[in-house]
Amino acid sequence: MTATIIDGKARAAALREDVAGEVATLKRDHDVTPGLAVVLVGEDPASKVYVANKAKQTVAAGMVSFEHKLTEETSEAALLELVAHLNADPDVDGILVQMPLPRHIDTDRVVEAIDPAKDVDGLHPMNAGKIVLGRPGLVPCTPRGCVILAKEAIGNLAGKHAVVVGRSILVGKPVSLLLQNENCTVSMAHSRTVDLPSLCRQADILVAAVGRQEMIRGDWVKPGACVIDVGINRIPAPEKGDGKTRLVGDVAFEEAVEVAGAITPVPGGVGPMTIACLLANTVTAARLRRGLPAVDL
Ligand SMILES: Nc1nc2c(c(=O)[nH]1)N[C@@H](CN(C=O)c1ccc(C(=O)N[C@@H](CCC(=O)O)C(=O)O)cc1)CN2
Repeated sequence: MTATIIDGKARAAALREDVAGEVATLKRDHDVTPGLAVVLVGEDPASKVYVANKAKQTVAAGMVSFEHKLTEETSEAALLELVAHLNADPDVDGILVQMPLPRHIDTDRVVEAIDPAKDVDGLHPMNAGKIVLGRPGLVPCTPRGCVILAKEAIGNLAGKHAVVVGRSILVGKPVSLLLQNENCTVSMAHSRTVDLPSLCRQADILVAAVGRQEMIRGDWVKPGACVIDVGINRIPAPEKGDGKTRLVGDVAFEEAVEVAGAITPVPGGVGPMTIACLLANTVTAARLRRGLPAVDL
């Protein structure tokens, strides 16, 4: 069996188009142009690319982008001051602080300082709590992208056994909860899980979010399963030339594609959904802040 490749790039493009349509409606009917503020602290090369892409796609969708680039030495107090300023700015509907932050800054303190109504990353304890309770709210972008792609591949997720490998705040924990809210039976696996391969083999939906290149092997995959690979690992690619690199996921793609029913590639799978979902969350935040009902995006 060769799996269907789930095209995250195409799905993300379709979502960005829907977002642009909603932005146009907000402008026409309510004279509102949503604004997204993205804060980058430091010089991490991958973060710089992601932030630049966020700004570009925000503008392409018809929204306003506010970019704040701070030096690596920025103090936590200065960052908190900027967040307070963005919380108070009526033109800013969404605030995202790019992760990872430099080690001298307490990430939890920064996330908790963001106005939950503007927390388009969905990481504030208030928004995390809403996911736990199964209530609508702002949902973390990558986890939301995972669920959209799984639904795209297999339709209704109810009753499926989902195994999520990894328990990070950014992906593993929220995606487990979102899958529960879709009526999946969810197993959360992590570094202490006993016999991980046999647990993975029971998964109808296998979400790999461990951050370890190609850790999930083809013979860990149940035949016909839907595999969602969240990993983005940059590895040397001498075949492309000196010093060149390439991206691989947390799943050994060439092995898994022979066993799975559907699988996301890396690149071109979950990654592009992250920014598209961020744009969708910004529209949702802009509507809810003005007392308008959220639209289905
Ligand atoms: N505050 C946040 N920080 C980070 C998040 C997040 O959701 N909120 N996620 C990641 C980085 N990220 C967005 O911020 C992100 C990661 C990957 C992609 C993407 O499109 N990946 C492409 C490949 C890109 C490449 O060549 O490097 C793909 O997988 O096809 C977009 C956004 C950590 N920080």
